[in-house]
Amino acid sequence: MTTEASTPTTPAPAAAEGGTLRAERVSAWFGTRKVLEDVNLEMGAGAVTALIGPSGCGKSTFLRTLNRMHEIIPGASLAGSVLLDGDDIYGGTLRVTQVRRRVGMVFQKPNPFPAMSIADNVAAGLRLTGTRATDRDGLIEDSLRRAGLWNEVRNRLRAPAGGLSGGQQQRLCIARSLTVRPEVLLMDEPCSALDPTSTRRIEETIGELRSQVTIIIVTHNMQQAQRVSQRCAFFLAAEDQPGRVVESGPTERLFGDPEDPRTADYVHGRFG
Ligand SMILES: Nc1ncnc2c1ncn2[C@@H]1O[C@H](COP(=O)(O)OP(=O)(O)OP(=O)(O)O)[C@@H](O)[C@H]1O
Repeated sequence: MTTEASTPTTPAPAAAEGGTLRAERVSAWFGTRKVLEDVNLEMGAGAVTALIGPSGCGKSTFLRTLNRMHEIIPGASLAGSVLLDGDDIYGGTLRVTQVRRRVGMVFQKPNPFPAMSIADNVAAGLRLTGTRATDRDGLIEDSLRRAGLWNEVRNRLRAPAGGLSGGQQQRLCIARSLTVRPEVLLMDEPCSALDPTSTRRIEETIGELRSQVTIIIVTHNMQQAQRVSQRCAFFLAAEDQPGRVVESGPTERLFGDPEDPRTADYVHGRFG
């Protein structure tokens, strides 16, 4: 007869809570101009994926295809599919509002409602996506804690958000996007308007959020890509050509032992 071993073992790490996005043959156009060609990329749960590459190669456009923001731009079109945990976000089974609730976005410039209170800014995340909350105050606190801002604002939740520093405003925007519990968070150069200290604080927040939400970040800062991401995709557009992914994989490999000489040149600052 066998008995179950009773020796305590190290608990397995909790499974990452985020969703997995997979882009399959994504191409994008503005009018007749093709700006992105045949992008295949898997962005897995529990990881931060950094999108890097020179200006104009299509990183932000690609990011916007991941939560159906690209189609908002007049004349913009798209081919290919984007699967969120296996469901095509363009396939008709998910409504646009569902996609944008499950795949949140934080922009380059912090964009809180400045005259609105800090608490109401966080709660605005619910209104923007039509989500109801039974414990509004609890949710506000939880979102601010997850964004690493609670301790700095707990005593002034009714004060206008416009009084916060730039870095705090950006963490407030992260809190706002977290209220609806997205599975994926898209970040388009979230630190480019911030000083180095605020930048570090956002990077810490990204590290803390990684196990809860899949993060995809566009950054021009190679040190930042190495600090915050586990996976990386290098985009490049040859002259008058659409942007493509030259190479993707673990960040350590892309920076330490890239397969393509163009990746090596870019990550070592030889162009771009
Ligand atoms: N709204 C738009 N209308 C027309 N063309 C656009 C629009 N937005 C971007 N483009 C063009 O699409 C191409 C890709 O732009 P995109 O902003 O995605 O690149 P990027 O790699 O994110 O650049 P950057 O690093 O400078 O932000 C560029 O040639 C750009 O000029």
